[in-house]
Amino acid sequence: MGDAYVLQMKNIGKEYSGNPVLKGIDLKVKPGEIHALLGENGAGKSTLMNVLFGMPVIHNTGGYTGEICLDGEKVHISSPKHAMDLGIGMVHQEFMLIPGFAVYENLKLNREVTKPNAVSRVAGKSYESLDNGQMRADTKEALDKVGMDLDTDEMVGELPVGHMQFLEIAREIDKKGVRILVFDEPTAVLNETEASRLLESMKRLAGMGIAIIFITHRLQEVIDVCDTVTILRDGSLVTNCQVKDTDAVQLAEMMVGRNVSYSDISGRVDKFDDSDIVLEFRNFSVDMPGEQVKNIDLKVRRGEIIGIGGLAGQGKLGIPNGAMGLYPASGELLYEGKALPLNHTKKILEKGISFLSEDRKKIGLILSESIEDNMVFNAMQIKREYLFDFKLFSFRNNKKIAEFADQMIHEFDIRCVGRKQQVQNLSGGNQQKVCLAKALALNPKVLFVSEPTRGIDIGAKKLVLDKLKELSWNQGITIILVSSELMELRSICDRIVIVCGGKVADILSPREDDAKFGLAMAGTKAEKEAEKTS
Ligand SMILES: Nc1ncnc2c1ncn2[C@@H]1O[C@H](COP(=O)(O)OP(=O)(O)OP(=O)(O)O)[C@@H](O)[C@H]1O
Repeated sequence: MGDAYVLQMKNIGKEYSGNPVLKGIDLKVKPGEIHALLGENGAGKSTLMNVLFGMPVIHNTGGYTGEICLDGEKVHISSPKHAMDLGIGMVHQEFMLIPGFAVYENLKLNREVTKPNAVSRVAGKSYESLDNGQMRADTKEALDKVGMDLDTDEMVGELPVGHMQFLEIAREIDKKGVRILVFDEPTAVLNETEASRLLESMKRLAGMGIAIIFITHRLQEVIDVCDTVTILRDGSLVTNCQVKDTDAVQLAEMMVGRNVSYSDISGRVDKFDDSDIVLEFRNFSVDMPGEQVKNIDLKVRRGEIIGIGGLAGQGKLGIPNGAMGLYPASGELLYEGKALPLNHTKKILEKGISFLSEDRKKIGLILSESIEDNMVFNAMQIKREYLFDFKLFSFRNNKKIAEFADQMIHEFDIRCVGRKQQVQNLSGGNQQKVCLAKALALNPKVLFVSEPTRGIDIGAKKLVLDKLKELSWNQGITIILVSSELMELRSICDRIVIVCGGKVADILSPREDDAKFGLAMAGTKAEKEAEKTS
């Protein structure tokens, strides 16, 4: 790495309606460097990257102050297209892929390669045919660069979530001349194996001279792969430093300005048994693309926190999505011993079973509505709560709505200007907290929670996990927690189900050693036991 910076952002300031969200931020990156951008939810990371990417949300709200230089030359980036032309790429936190298109079609979307034909020779270039062969070849080359072996003709909707991230990266790499690549929490949706593969791929890209800005909440990743780091707190710069001069604990403390630690393993020993079953899956299958569930039998004990873990694409996400009727399910699901109607979300919600989805944008929130409306909307529709409900008409109980929203904002430390703020103007992590409040507004007896801490910082993560624990331990709510992070499952669950190949591979205590979890995730438990007994 030489001394010259490919990117210098100097003294960047940004206000939204008079509210300063970036205050004099500096950030510098050299070619081939991996630079971490850290900060709690709402610290200003995405806003800083929106400035760099020339996003309309910046220009439509009064622009920014300060200066951006690329290879020493001052630039004013006016649009994402301009940013791309300057060689700046962005790998998004939420996937921007079209499920019904093949891998190569997604990779080349809006940048299709064409070839002349008889009509175009007369009528002009816009009548040329698609050069599918070339597009497939380019796709293969870009996938090779990120170290991913995928069938270029496979439909994107069929891919496991983990693979989609690589496709997003390959799409950026395929745009020739990329100098700077921003990764916005790429590992948040990946399991550990996939995440380490992605980090390898990032290193490979840095080795090709691309400067990488890496937004993550996983501090160990910063220690493992980053050269330098910028930390933001409440829109201000805390530090720019070399990663080798610090460690994960120091980074965490600089981010949140206080001591933080994960909860310990804390499942309740021998508190629950099969004598009181609240929910039972019998021969239950779910047809969720990339997350198939195949004929599982599982009993959920009243009041417990049961974890569901396993590698991406093995079916753990299929379980809550099938139970809630969001993907076609078959078999039986019993609640309090009685069969629930399958594939009927409203009826399931009415029974007091609620769901925090892993897909907060699609299923979780109405982005153009306020925080308070998002929180109580389902409860009003399904349970007729937060309403003055008379026989012939009903109207909103604004006082009750405000009380609930304010209480949730306080309990979850949702960083916002107030309960009337539109959800689309909240940072990702704060949106996640609104989703959880929405699930709680239904006053559930059973709560499915899927990837609840995806995309939220370590301070907020502890808060969310502690809240789930409190709901179960103090209020007796049964919780089914699906997560890709084993540590997270171990920190609050009483039992952990490991799913592999759509089936229950094992049910383990959170105190079991790592090796047992590893074997179950790899689906080798049965084979190992057979070996032992032979
Ligand atoms: N369009 C907008 N209008 C008003 N305020 C906004 C808008 N976008 C972001 N904000 C506010 O700016 C602040 C910084 O948000 P930003 O999304 O940059 O945080 P972040 O560090 O990326 O958080 P996260 O880790 O949760 O993604 C937050 O307080 C947020 O509410």
